Amino acid sequence: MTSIDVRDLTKEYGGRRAVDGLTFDVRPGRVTGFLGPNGAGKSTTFRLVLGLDRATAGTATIGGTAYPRLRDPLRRVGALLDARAAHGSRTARGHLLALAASNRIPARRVDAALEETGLTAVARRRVRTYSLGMRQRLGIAAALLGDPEVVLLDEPANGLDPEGIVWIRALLRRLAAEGRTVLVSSHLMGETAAFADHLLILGRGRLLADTPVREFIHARVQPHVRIRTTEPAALADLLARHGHDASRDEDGTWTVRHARGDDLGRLMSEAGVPVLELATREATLEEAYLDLTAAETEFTAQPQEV
Ligand SMILES: Nc1ncnc2c1ncn2[C@@H]1O[C@H](COP(=O)(O)OP(=O)(O)OP(=O)(O)O)[C@@H](O)[C@H]1O
Repeated sequence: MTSIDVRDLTKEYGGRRAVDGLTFDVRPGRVTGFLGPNGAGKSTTFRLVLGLDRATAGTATIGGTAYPRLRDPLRRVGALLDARAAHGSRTARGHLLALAASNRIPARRVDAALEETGLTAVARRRVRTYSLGMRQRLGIAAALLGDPEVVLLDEPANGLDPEGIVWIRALLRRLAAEGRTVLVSSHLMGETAAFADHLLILGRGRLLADTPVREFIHARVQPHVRIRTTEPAALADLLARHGHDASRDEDGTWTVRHARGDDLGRLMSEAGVPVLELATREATLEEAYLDLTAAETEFTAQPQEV
């Protein structure tokens, strides 16, 4: 199976580092989410991996080979960088047929890719009549055309409607389950948490995190338990006696950190404190990401001048 291996990758534009000494592997069989604020270097990294730009230093290889040296690259690596890439006067089918012909991909793959992306019914319409979401689907169809082992998608959910978002989530999960290597950039935290197993997080060109999603969330934000009761004084006393880290919100709800809902429920029941509500709230990727961005100077430092 094919992984993407990035070693000490650096790209400077006019003395300014867009990508700064990146080292990471993107492994097969899972979806890796690629996160970072605007200008962090995600698109530049994609372009370097795809040989569309030359690195100032370092290497990026796919299955051990630099992209420009791959034989039949579209059959090894599928990429969506810019959904506007298709020519407006072509039909979706024409666009994919031309791509297939110039990359020794059998024409039957065109119908499979159209079907996969839900474009079969509009495949003979000119691309200029397409909405952003339809263009995005066409870009994904082009990426999947060669049935590649490695898939790189830059903001694939861009412009998709809610049904499209559900579709792309399932598609990414399936591509990974088939053993492919899937790298996906996104600004949507909720979405990334729904499809990614692993995360790479960039800040100002540097790698800030290379971690499984669940570990990242749990290491940064504690789940907590929310409680409402008719006997706040008895609850406060009970929590204090058992050494719980608890605080009372303005609306009278208690938040207990570093605790399990099961344990608190049992404790309240044994002490006879009435429960109106007791809910465990898992931390979200967005909370963990904001915790990281608050802690890292890469997010808060002023941009360097050229
Ligand atoms: N061709 C270029 N010439 C000069 N500077 C560039 C070029 N391409 C990118 N940059 C700069 O490199 C930095 C990284 O940009 P990049 O587009 O890779 O970030 P990104 O993480 O993809 O951002 P976004 O989330 O906004 O897409 C930015 O400061 C950008 O201005």
